[in-house]
Amino acid sequence: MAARTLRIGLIPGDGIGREVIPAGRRILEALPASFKLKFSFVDLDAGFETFKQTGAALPDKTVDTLKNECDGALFGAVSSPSVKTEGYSSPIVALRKRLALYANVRPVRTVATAKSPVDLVIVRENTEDLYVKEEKTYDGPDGKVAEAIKRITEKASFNIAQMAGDIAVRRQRVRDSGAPSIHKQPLVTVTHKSNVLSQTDGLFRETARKALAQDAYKNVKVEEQIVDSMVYKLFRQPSDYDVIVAPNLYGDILSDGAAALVGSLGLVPSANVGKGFAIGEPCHGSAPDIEGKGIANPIATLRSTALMLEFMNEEAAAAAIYAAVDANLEEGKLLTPDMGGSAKTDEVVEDILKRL
Ligand SMILES: NC(=O)C1=CN([C@@H]2O[C@H](COP(=O)(O)OP(=O)(O)OC[C@H]3O[C@@H](n4cnc5c(N)ncnc54)[C@H](O)[C@@H]3O)[C@@H](O)[C@H]2O)C=CC1
Ligand SMILES: O=C(O)CCCC(=O)C(=O)O
Repeated sequence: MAARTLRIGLIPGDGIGREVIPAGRRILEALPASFKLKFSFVDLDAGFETFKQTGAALPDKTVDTLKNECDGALFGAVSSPSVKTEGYSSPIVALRKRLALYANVRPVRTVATAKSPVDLVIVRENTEDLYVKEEKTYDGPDGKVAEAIKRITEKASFNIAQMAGDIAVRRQRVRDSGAPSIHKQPLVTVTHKSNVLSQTDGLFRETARKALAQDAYKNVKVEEQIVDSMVYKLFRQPSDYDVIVAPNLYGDILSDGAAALVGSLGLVPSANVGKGFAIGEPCHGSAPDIEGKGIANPIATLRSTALMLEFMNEEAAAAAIYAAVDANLEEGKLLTPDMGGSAKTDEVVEDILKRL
């Protein structure tokens, strides 16, 4: 069989994004020949630095190259301006919309040998909710008033719930094939706040229920959890959760919170997924507090690279990356400071590459 050639867009962005995205490239280049994958790369700009230099945080060239030339991409992180800056708007939020990457998939898990194992996936709607960013400020009788639109559509809610159902089914298939797991049965927990937001979150809840009632998910248990008590329960008993589906903002907040359960934000990957295209992106931001020190944890990016490969149907190559990362974590000798170690980013990458 001839090798499959994949062209990958690399968008490091700002801060530690520039320190961790090279790790994603290196692990793809280091994949053994037996996977029959070849990669070519194109460097692309986005972020606050790009905005300062060009006046655009997300240049059209970046979007066009991704659309016309790439099979997938890796995005690092971007910094946002500390004061309101005319014309600046988050490039990653814009990219998700412009490429119709409707799902943000965030697996959060410990290694199998952990004392308090966690193995869950947060499936977050990625294009709407408060992230439509339709805000306005005006003068009211008591001073300024600021308002934002929270838009929930039936279509996006249906699609994201289907993605959650599909992931639950896929995870069960892996378990059925003998993979060790803390879960016995596929479960999707629909998270919302429809007790207060009866129309917006109410529509999300109702539509997600409808989507998950389809025959394809007949073996998937579906539960609901209001988002505030979800946080409580998630922190009390994280091993109870398998797949969590949520509107955009709740999904974002839950996934950073869940990262605390597994030791570091520097471990948690994500993929922005659309029809036939995925961008791997670590869940963390540009971490200005550690920028330039060479100590950013590269594991979230390495796992995001694997996740991108999974959505390109290259599951065996993805599994090899996950296994190499897990071996590093299980041995626990070469860890970055966020994990209690003193290793540099590059030392962790080297160690993981050796284990591939
Ligand atoms: N997708 C994106 O591009 C995102 C961008 N941001 C932006 O990032 C900037 C900083 O935001 P913060 O709220 O500080 O969140 P952050 O995620 O950058 O950092 C939070 C904390 O986690 C630590 N951390 C994050 N990633 C790490 C890694 N790989 N290794 C070791 N430690 C790590 C940081 O040092 C910091 O203490 C802001 O300008 C924000 O707008 C924030 C979240 C997502
Ligand atoms: O800072 C930015 O530009 C966007 C941060 C977005 C974010 O946290 C997420 O939605 O994953």
